[in-house]
Amino acid sequence: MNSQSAVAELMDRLDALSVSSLQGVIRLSVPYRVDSLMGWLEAQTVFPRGYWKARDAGAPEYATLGVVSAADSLEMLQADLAKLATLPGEQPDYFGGMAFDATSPGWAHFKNCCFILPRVELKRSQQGTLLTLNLRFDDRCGDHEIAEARAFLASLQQEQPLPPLRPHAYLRYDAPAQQAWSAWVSQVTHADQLCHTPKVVLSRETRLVIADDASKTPSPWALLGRWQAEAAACFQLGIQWNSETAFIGCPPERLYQREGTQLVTEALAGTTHRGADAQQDQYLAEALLADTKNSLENQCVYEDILARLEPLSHVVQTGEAHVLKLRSVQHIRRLIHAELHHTVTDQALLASLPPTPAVGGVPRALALAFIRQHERHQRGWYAGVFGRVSLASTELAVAIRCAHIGANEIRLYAGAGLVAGSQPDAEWRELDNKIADIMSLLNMG
Ligand SMILES: C=C(O[C@@H]1C=C(C(=O)O)C=C[C@H]1O)C(=O)O
Ligand SMILES: [Mg+2]
Repeated sequence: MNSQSAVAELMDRLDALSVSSLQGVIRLSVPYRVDSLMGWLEAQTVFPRGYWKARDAGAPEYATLGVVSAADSLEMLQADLAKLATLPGEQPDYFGGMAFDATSPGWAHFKNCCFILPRVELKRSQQGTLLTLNLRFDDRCGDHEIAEARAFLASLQQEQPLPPLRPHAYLRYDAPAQQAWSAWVSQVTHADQLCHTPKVVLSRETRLVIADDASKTPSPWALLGRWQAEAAACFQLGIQWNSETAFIGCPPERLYQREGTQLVTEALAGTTHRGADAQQDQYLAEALLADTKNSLENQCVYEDILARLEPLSHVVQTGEAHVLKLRSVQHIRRLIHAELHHTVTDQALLASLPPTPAVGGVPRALALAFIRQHERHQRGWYAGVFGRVSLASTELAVAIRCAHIGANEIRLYAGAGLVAGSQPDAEWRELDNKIADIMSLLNMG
């Protein structure tokens, strides 16, 4: 169905609702024809706009628009999911994320925790594409809800071609600079520090300030469209709060996937670059798996996740360490599969698992204290959590390999896990590899 007839049909279906008998969440869906979800998001006039695609082959793509209700704490999110489960009507998906460190000020326009039940959801899966209008009647006047939904539908725009990404002149600033970084690595790897804090993940912020005539950042949806084409095996995410503030990225790392009580998670840490040919690539992969420093980085994550899952589940299966190959880097990964105790909620999982030592460190409190004391930039939603949450199933990524987009600058982040054996220059190169990959994808290489 094209855009106009889809909206017309949804309007008819809204008119046919009998308000007095409605309870809970009602979802009205119609088939929809769309070429690019990014092009559709680009064309809209309202905020927030969101995008989410999990990393499995064939995972559905979601574009979301507007807000029916929003939870700005895990308690609120879980309470709302539980409340909706007691009502007739459907159990909706919430989309959103959490900052790395709820105790730090974070980024303007980004709450520390924000999960949104969107007004409109465009979902493309193997079964086709559906445009869904979400309505809820448990906490508001039914007539008002319908009027609001009607006005929202009337504002929907047809998809547009994405603006071309042209090269920009920009100024680059890295914080910390290499000298300060080296001092940090020396400090973290000092025996007096390692004896109580065996791993700290420190990060660098790279600011790209647009310096040409337009001095305006490109469209986040054009950037994400370009980026995702090269990151098929990664999660793909975006949230745009207003015309000047967005967060996009393609993280390779899963925080967890939950289907009922079945939980799948992983330890992803330890990094090398890609080889120039297949033989060198294989050599680098084998050297990565055999390397003590990189194995230790991964081990810290693996053990911490297992320890945190211990009171919440029984672990059914753990996989061998193997190599995950990405466009410019390779990582060590270990998969973990657990069966959750029946009472365990996403709230409990999200209160315990993040920030994992893939982005924080061990022990958590000491590592976070080190990060707060030394890093001068705000991590905001970088290294936080992003994804989709519902009562039945949840999928969340660790928000690394991401960009924070402002009016005239793009901020990129890269972290490196520092453990015994970390060398300042090698860890600096690891940051450079991660950032160079993103910059080339953003047409700013
Ligand atoms: C923190 C990041 O990545 C993490 C650090 C890694 C490492 O140091 O080897 C590898 C993957 C992630 O666990 C990042 O990319 O920003
Ligand atoms: Mg590393």
